[in-house]
Amino acid sequence: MSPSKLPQTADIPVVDISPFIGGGQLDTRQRVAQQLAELGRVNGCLGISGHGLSPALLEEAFRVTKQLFDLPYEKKMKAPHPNGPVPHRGYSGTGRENPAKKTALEATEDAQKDEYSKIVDFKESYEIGSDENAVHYNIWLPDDVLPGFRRATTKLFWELYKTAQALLDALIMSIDLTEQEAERVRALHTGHENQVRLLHYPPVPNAAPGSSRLGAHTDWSLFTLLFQDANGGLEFLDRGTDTFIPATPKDGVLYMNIGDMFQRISNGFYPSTLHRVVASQGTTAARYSIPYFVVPEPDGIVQPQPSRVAIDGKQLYEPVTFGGYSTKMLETILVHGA
Ligand SMILES: O=C(O)CCC(=O)C(=O)O
Ligand SMILES: [Fe+2]
Repeated sequence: MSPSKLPQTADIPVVDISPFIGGGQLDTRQRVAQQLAELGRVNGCLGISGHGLSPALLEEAFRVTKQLFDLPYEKKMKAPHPNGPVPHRGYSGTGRENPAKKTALEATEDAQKDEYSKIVDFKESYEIGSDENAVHYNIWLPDDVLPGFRRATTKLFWELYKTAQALLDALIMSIDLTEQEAERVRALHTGHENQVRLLHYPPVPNAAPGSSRLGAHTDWSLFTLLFQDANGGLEFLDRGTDTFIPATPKDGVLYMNIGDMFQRISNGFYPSTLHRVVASQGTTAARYSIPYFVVPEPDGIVQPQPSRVAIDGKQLYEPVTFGGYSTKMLETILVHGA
């Protein structure tokens, strides 16, 4: 019998990582790591439950995000993203950034290059990092413009850091790195390079089915944690069927996608996940989301770990520094002078 041509309705599997949050026994942590590897290795994306972030923290995060974007444009522009890649912080209005240009750059076929270079996003964003990062330094709104915003988002940033460290441990275990390799990968991740981004996608009247809100791209992070409101719209590429599958909003579940850096470190064990945001048919409501990017030190060497290369018999990626890689990517996706 020939294989069915009907589209598959795959769902994104969910893994409970609580043993890594709560200091679980080795055997329970190993079971979780094995699930991450088995369920995440094809598409590089998973739902994550047991992540340790309280509903109150996330509610507060979405509340201040909405307050921020509800401000008049002139107020938001009191913390403007600079007209260049560094620091990648502060407020960017609609039309300032097109991540699909990165996909166009990486595409091997002309038709794909064309398709992705034409996609324009319709979103506004605000980037926040560690106050100890001297290169990508924060660009805060004056406190009287939105009292409490800085305090709430700084708290969110460091709570997300705890979850990210637990997931990093789990991912390291899932690809069986040696202790020395694991230490090297951990040492690249102090948390001070990580970035939380608040996003608002304005409503789309008369949306055509599947019309784009954010063009398909991979992240250049190690991995990304993603929170979205109940409106949904985020989709990940299912490599088995070559179709995008929705990351359906679920209570207590965040979505995780592997980025270019962990694809490299794992020598392709995990793929960097292509993802996008689409509008549903009809009038599509405003959408808010909060990605958190876990990224390495700018000068540290990111390369396939020797034990993975030994298993695969081939090193698939050249070493890079994150600083060089990300500056090139930011120059590609930022629309300067807009
Ligand atoms: O808004 C979303 O759900 C996705 C955001 C995203 O992919 C990004 O900012 O890189
Ligand atoms: Fe992304």
